[in-house]
Amino acid sequence: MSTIIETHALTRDFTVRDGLRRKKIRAVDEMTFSVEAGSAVGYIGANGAGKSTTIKMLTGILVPTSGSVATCGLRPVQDRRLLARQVGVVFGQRSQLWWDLPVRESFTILAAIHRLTSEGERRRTDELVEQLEMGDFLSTPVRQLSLGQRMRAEVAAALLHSPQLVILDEPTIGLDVLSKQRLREFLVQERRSHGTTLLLTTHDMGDIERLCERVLVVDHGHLAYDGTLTGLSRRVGAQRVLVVDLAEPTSDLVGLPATQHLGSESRGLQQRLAFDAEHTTAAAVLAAVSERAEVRDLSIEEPDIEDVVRRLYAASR
Ligand SMILES: Nc1ncnc2c1ncn2[C@@H]1O[C@H](COP(=O)(O)OP(=O)(O)OP(=O)(O)O)[C@@H](O)[C@H]1O
Repeated sequence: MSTIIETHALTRDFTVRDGLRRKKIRAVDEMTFSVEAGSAVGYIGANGAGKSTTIKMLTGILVPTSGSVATCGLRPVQDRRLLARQVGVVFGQRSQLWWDLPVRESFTILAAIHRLTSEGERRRTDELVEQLEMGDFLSTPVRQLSLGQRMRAEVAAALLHSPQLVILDEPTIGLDVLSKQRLREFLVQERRSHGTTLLLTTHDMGDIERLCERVLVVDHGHLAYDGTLTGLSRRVGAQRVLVVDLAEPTSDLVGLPATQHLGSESRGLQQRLAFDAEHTTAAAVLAAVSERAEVRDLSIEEPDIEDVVRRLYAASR
């Protein structure tokens, strides 16, 4: 497999005012990592950890203070134009569409910028419109779209030229459950059919679970973890929670193997049980619950990213 992103001791400092004096902040600190072409990597960390600064250096928006970065085999700052043909970037908080124009016209302008042939433009637009279900709002000006519709249009705009690398900064922020699900399914499909590499920052564990086989955690500009999501949860001892709705009021389900009773509601009709994925499974906990009470319904809460990252930071200090 070839490498699509490669950084070596990548560093970026900012100078900020501190009262009357100026002081230096090291936003990214000697970061070394590589990403294989075709893989899907989640880039996570607390607010201010250095994620956006890294992404800006990968895409040539910011010049590194020191160290090196190669994206798609190119130098992002010097080769920014060439790189723009290979990379698609989606910033959840910022738009690259023309606000007053219908969605379709934004696509036409972008296709011209990327010099797609009219046949190429038609084929790709049709594919994206179908997969992202955009048919209903192609003629609507961007400013009139709902957030979910706009994000789908943003993703289509960033992927119109079929980039080999797609970098997404908080792509599902603020979206409802259905829109998130749709967007994730599209990205999985895009990767499967075109071998696209995905790098995304997110605060949503669902994005990582659904999309990424590898997670990089950044802490104060340093790489604090590089591995699978399961490995990360295991490392910090993050627990999953089984929530059961029972047929009858039941006393607290304490003492089940490898399980901790977190609480009960409605006279014990609903109970929450935390369990450690390394020592037991949801199925085993459910079987143990079923021996004591009749289960009507259940759901599983995954640990959230903020919690996992906090635990990882705490463990490394
Ligand atoms: N243009 C800038 N000038 C000065 N300081 C900056 C600038 N951009 C980022 N920083 C600082 O660099 C550090 C890393 O910021 P960065 O935006 O990369 O973090 P982040 O992990 O993306 O955070 P978030 O999740 O909040 O977006 C922070 O301390 C931030 O205040």
